[in-house]
Amino acid sequence: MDLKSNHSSPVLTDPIPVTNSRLGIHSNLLSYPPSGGTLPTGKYIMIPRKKPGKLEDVWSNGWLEAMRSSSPPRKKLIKHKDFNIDAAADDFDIAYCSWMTKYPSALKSIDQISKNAENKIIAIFLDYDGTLSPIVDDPDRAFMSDSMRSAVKDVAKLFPTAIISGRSRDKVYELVGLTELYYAGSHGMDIMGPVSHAESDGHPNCIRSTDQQGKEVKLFQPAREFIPMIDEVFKTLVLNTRDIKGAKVENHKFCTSVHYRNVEEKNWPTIAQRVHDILKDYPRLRLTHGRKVLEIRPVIDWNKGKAVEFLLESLGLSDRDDVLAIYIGDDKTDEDAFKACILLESNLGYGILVSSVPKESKAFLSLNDPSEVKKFLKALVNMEQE
Ligand SMILES: O=P(O)(O)OC[C@H]1O[C@H](O[C@H]2O[C@H](CO)[C@@H](O)[C@H](O)[C@H]2O)[C@H](O)[C@@H](O)[C@@H]1O
Repeated sequence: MDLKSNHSSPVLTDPIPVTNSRLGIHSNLLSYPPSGGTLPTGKYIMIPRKKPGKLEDVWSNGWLEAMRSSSPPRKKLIKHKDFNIDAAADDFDIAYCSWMTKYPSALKSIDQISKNAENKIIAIFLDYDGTLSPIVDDPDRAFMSDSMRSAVKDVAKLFPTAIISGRSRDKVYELVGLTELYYAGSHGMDIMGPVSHAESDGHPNCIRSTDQQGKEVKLFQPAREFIPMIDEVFKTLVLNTRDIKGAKVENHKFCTSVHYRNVEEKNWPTIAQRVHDILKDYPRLRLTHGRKVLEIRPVIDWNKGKAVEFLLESLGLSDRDDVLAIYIGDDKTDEDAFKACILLESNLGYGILVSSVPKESKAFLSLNDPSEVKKFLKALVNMEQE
């Protein structure tokens, strides 16, 4: 991993990323014209509301379609002896059963995992929303249960464990409240990891810091320079969506989210168009879709997969054939991490998708919901103790 030799930010220079290191640190900034979206050095600048674009914009670029298909409602499943479902009651259940043949239950694969884990170091990576906490209408009330917290704590005592979330690192730490593990916020753009002598330690975006307990840690923030820009966009988004009932904007420091879960579907085109119009002024920012949320983040070659690689390196676990990594997540942004698990040197990575509806994924196994995640974490602890 060549982070030292390149002292600029990992900003994408091409639509198709051309990386010069395993972690994809890039040397050049985007060559977009500085018309808006430049990094402000002074105080917050108000972006004047431009003439709104046409609604066709959000239709033609597929935003609305992606919004409609994101986070479909859960269906209650009936138990079956092979698939956790009793009988295929309708087309949905049949589709789910057949999907589970492609993504078998991680709970039922524990013996296989245990076999593969013999004499290996297991590293655990967990997403937060929809994985450790159930999806709820109010993002501020997405609490994890005490029993889940204790399952995560037990896992972290036995295996190096990290939570990699789209939320800000502080927020996810506040929600989880465990000191036994590592945290990465803003989709991996804000990592607090162990102090090591990894190559990444020499990178200017990697600094020594202390955690809440005063322990020395490493802080890696590859999108540092975007903080003022994200703050500016966040404020503009709040202003420009305040008349849309149910819309909620969150500032995660290195990225920002616009929630439409509580917005009436007839107003989705409006919210999409407002976000679209603002983004037009920021060529160095891009949009990704999450579960009923539009996420705006810097155009840098960094994601949850890179965060997995970074943490493995910091833990001294990269490029080794005795490491088995497990990543559990429920969202599109977790796909990069599933890919990173597939690419491990050891060939021993398990991506586990949490989903109660059939979804195409790079994951290898599946779990139905956070309650199954908790069972799986407990099964890992039992496996290790046995
Ligand atoms: O990477 P994650 O930890 O899964 O974070 C992704 C987003 O999670 C949160 O939103 C999602 O969960 C909310 C609470 O259940 C739900 O109301 C929302 O519809 C979901 O999209 C968080 O609020 C976002 O900022 C994160 O980007």
